[in-house]
Amino acid sequence: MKFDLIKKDEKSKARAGIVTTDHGVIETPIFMPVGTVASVKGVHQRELKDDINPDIILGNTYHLYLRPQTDILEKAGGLHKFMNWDRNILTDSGGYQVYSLSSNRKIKEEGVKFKSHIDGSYHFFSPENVMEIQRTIGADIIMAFDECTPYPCDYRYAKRSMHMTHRWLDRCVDHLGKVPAKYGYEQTLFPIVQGSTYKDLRQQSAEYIANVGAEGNAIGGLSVGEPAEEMYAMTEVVTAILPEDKPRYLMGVGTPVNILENIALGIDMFDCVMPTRNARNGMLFTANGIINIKNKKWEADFSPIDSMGHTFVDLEYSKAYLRHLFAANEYLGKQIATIHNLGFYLWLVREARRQILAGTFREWKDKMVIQLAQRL
Ligand SMILES: CNc1nc2c(CCNCc3ccccc3)c3nc(N)[nH]c(=O)c3cc2[nH]1
Repeated sequence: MKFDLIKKDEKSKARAGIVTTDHGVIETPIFMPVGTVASVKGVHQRELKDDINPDIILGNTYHLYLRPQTDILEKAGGLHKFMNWDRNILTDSGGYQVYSLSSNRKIKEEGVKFKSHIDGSYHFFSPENVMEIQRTIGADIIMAFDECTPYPCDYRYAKRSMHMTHRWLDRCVDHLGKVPAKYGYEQTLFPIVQGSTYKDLRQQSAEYIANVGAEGNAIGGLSVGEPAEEMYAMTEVVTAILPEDKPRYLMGVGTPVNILENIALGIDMFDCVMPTRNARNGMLFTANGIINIKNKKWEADFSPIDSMGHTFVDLEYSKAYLRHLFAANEYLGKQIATIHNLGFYLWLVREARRQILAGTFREWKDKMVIQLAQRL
């Protein structure tokens, strides 16, 4: 993998760049649609490509390991072939999902024992076997096995958790070197900064991760319920230490405003379930704020979903029609809303990139943050 820094904004820490892997280029800043179990829920791969056009999507080690399981993925020749997606894929390492999905899990130095949320069977993730699982899945970017430190937590817990994540990182790097890539293309490991909301721990963790010298770096342990100001403060501390010539991925972020504020703080890559999950609940993101399409006020509003027309659904369907589909629980409604929201998120980061290249990002961002906060 390589990262070319194309432009640094003068009035913020925002950057425009290009990540290049064996599955093509990723223009940054980028938003990565979440495709947990080898599908971006409700969207065909062809629609993704033709209408939303993300350079990269996310998969998930925890889910894919449990279903369809690694032997199927290996027989398919990896996840790209299995789901017929020939662009970039990033897989998270499963630590976060065990923490957020599995009913009872036990975290020890060796690794994490957990119960499957599907059939209650017991499993064990360690830095070593998670590297092997991600080799088999075959994503272009794979995440180190970490502990996403719960929030809030006391300093002592945050410190111990951070050091364990660092020891697990060393085991990931060491083991990955022993397990060659399986499908003939390169896979790049991103380490993950932890340290909760403690400035000194964040600095220590950022230094440790920077010293690994990876081709890209991630910031974890945020967007876990902390106030946005805390998220921004920790991001600022960490991006001041992470190398400037490598992409920075802020995990699980976030709302449109969170994304713009973190682009201004020097973040290049984002992922979040909000555009897809909230779409299924009728919550539409637009440049002028949020629309709850289930609201009666849209009942006879025959105007297009979004006059800015980021994707075909915006101009081909009316608000009244989409509201009707939700009222009738037609799954076409969820599909339309999902394409709209993903189209909006990709437009937002692409427009941010255009503004950075034009040197007008700072003024544009400050205006957008106000606009986005409106309730329609
Ligand atoms: C929502 N807030 C949030 N998400 C976080 C995640 C998961 C990021 N999303 C990955 C994903 C991939 C496929 C399907 C679904 C999700 C984290 N992952 C790791 N490994 N470590 C974190 O500290 C960490 C912190 C997070 N905060």
